[in-house]
Amino acid sequence: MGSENIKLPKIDFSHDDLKPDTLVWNQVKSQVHKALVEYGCFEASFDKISIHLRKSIFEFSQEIFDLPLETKLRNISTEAFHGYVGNYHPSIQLFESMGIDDANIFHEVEKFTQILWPQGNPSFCKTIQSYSEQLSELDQTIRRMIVESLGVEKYMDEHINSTNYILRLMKYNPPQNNGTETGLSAHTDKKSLTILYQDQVNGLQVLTKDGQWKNLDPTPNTFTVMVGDSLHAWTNGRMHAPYHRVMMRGKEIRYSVGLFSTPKVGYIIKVPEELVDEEHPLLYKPYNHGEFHAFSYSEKGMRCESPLKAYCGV
Ligand SMILES: O=C(O)CCC(=O)C(=O)O
Ligand SMILES: [Fe+2]
Repeated sequence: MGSENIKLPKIDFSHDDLKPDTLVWNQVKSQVHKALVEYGCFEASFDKISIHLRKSIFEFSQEIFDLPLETKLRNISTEAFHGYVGNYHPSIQLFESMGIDDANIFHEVEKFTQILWPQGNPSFCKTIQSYSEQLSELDQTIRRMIVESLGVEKYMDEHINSTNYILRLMKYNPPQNNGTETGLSAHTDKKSLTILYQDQVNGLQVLTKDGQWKNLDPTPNTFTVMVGDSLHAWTNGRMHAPYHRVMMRGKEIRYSVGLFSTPKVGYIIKVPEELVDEEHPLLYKPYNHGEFHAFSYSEKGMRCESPLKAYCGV
């Protein structure tokens, strides 16, 4: 399994004056556009999230995954990969994840906290909500830059107002033997934008446009930003949604956390007419995101190389 490393473009979002219509904004915007067309992902530095908050997230991840299985199973969701997903399942040997819906909204996180800790856990609640809210600012900055760079900023409000945030805490156990084992199999993310943060253990790989699996080795303290299917579809294919997977080796547990901006239930994804022309024929028919999500995790959807193309490709 001799995959090579890849160094993704590193983009700095930490300037105090990163505001629309400034020189620095336009420079960062063109870096974002270039990286997402070419790789569908990049490294982001975003210092607004304190080191303390970053550390707390992983401490709470440990605390959550150390809870008894029957407690973790109380977090149920009707949507695939949203509630608790556990390594008690033989097809997912190493992977465990806990999804928190509307993680940027305090009372929603309170409800979630109540499920796991009926006696309460205020510092958990605060940590999850602050992390999600602060990182959602980065998500919105990037999505604003994307619509601007495509000349369709008039859709910005609709674009932002039609999404929710989900935070997913993830844990990968090391393989039992000395080799390499799949932690999470190859997939594209189904939502709009994903912002990943990992502890110091690597494992994430991306498939480049020329078909090679590459190991990511993110610069410490940076976030990995990735385009999902719904943003790829909405941009009529201009933004690339890369396949990625997690391969585990070595002896250490890996923790990661993902903030996903996701279209709201029932939202119809429709390519803006400005993004369709002779050079860019329509790639995807309008579709209901929730129905596509359900399809992509159905038995039929799981067998498709590209569930998105199978579901609504023109
Ligand atoms: O753990 C990671 O770094 C990647 C997780 C992932 O791909 C996902 O949650 O969709
Ligand atoms: Fe993913």
